[in-house]
Amino acid sequence: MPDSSTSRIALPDTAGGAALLHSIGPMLTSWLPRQRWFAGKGRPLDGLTLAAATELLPVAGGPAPGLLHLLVTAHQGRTTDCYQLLLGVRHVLPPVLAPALIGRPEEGALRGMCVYDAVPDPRLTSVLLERLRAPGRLGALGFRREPGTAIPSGLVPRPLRSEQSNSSVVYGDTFILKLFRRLSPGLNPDLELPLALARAGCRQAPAPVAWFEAENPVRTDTDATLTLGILQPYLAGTSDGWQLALRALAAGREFHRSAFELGRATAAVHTALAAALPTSVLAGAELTAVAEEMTERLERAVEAVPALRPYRPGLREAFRAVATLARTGHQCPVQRIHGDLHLGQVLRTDAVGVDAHDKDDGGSWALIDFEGEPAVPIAERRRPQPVLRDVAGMLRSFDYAACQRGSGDRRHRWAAANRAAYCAGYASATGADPHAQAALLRVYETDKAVYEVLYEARHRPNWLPIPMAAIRRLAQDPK
Ligand SMILES: Nc1ncnc2c1ncn2[C@@H]1O[C@H](COP(=O)(O)OP(=O)(O)O)[C@@H](O)[C@H]1O
Ligand SMILES: O=P(O)(O)O[C@H]1O[C@H](CO)[C@@H](O[C@H]2O[C@H](CO)[C@@H](O)[C@H](O)[C@H]2O)[C@H](O)[C@H]1O
Repeated sequence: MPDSSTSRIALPDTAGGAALLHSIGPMLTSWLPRQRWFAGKGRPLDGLTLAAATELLPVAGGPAPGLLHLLVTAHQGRTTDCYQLLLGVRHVLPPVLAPALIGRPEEGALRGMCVYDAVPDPRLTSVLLERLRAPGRLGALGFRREPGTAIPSGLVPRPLRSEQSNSSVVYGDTFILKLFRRLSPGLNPDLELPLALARAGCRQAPAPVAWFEAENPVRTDTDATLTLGILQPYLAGTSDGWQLALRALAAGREFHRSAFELGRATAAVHTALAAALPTSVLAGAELTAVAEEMTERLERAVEAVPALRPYRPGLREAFRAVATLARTGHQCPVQRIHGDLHLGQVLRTDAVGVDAHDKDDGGSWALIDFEGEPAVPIAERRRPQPVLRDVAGMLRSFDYAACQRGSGDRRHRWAAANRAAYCAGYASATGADPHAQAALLRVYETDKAVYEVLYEARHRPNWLPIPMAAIRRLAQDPK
């Protein structure tokens, strides 16, 4: 994101927004770092500046709630990150919304009122759906709808509890609206890729129906847009691959037919993306640059997570396999990929219902969350990459599930069987077996494990032993 001096723009003429900035800055400064989606955990938050404010519902004096949309820039040392906040304002907060309270300003126009996170408030999230039904501009925001789609009125909203990097609202089991929290300038691949897949007739990803965006306060040719939210069909009654894998492990059930079908679904998405969007080939210096980037990422991770230090030489050595490939004239095809593929990003869509999904009979799968790794700048996430990167992500995920729920030797056998089945499924759909490129696959698995160490250290320190076990294995035997 831009630095603070350039990210300040003239505020739209919303008295509510300006008053909020003045009166709730301190309470936001304490609330923001406690949110799961706050990316700057572990570093002091020096302050906030307002990049844009839009009144979606007027903040009036009566009992009706107001709704403010804010883009705020968080300053942490030399780093700045832009976040999307949806704030409700009410005189009295119903008890059910008490956990969403951010604070009560002691001064300014909002003095004594309750300012709260609007995502759990159905009265306010229904306003967003209404805006998406009627595309157009409102203040800093632009609402758009895919031609030929319809959004019925009156769908009842509920927040999705399993909040991860962003916040989502489900409307009447018909649609899900994903609200991006930390914003990166540029068209978000979570919109770009599912739109391209839908327009190409690929059914392995839910097709975006509508979305909203803002102009990037610091506009460049490629970064003109900030994607703020995406509405897509809600695949009700589905189960995600992570839950199904854990349940299979706990019950001692096979999962390899499911893993095989997952490989096929991944391959179908890759094939459609390669046909719809630009592809290229990496060789020579460009391929060497991949190893350099991975090594830089490792160095940053080692700095942040000292437990990685003993494995640094082995991991650096592992990345050198790419340089060897480059020297021997290897040509590596690259294309747009999912970018953060794991078992939590796949939904089993056939034979609705958990009981049916607990059978290891393959099933049909949809991929979701094409955002890529949220910590990486969007421009980087939109670069074409080897498909092996996605494959490696899913292979790591089988390992994660086995470490989380499995025990002893059975855990290793379970992970190995499903890793093999996934690759076999992938190969059956494309004719290209990921194992045929074992060296590069291992490099991508290593890079992913380094990313996971950093992710877990920041967000779920109790889970750190899982990627650390992989790091020990990959660093000790880089061949
Ligand atoms: N189209 C959908 N249909 C049903 N559930 C969905 C859909 N999209 C997302 N979900 C559910 O919402 C959760 C969070 O969505 P995701 O896009 O992964 O957000 P985040 O980036 O916050 O992780 C998913 O794990 C899944 O359970
Ligand atoms: O789903 P997100 O886009 O928010 O992805 C982030 O969070 C994931 C965890 O929820 C994290 O995935 C890691 O944990 C998973 C189990 O919870 C496991 O299946 C994955 O293999 C593992 O990488 C993901 O890395 C992170 O970007």
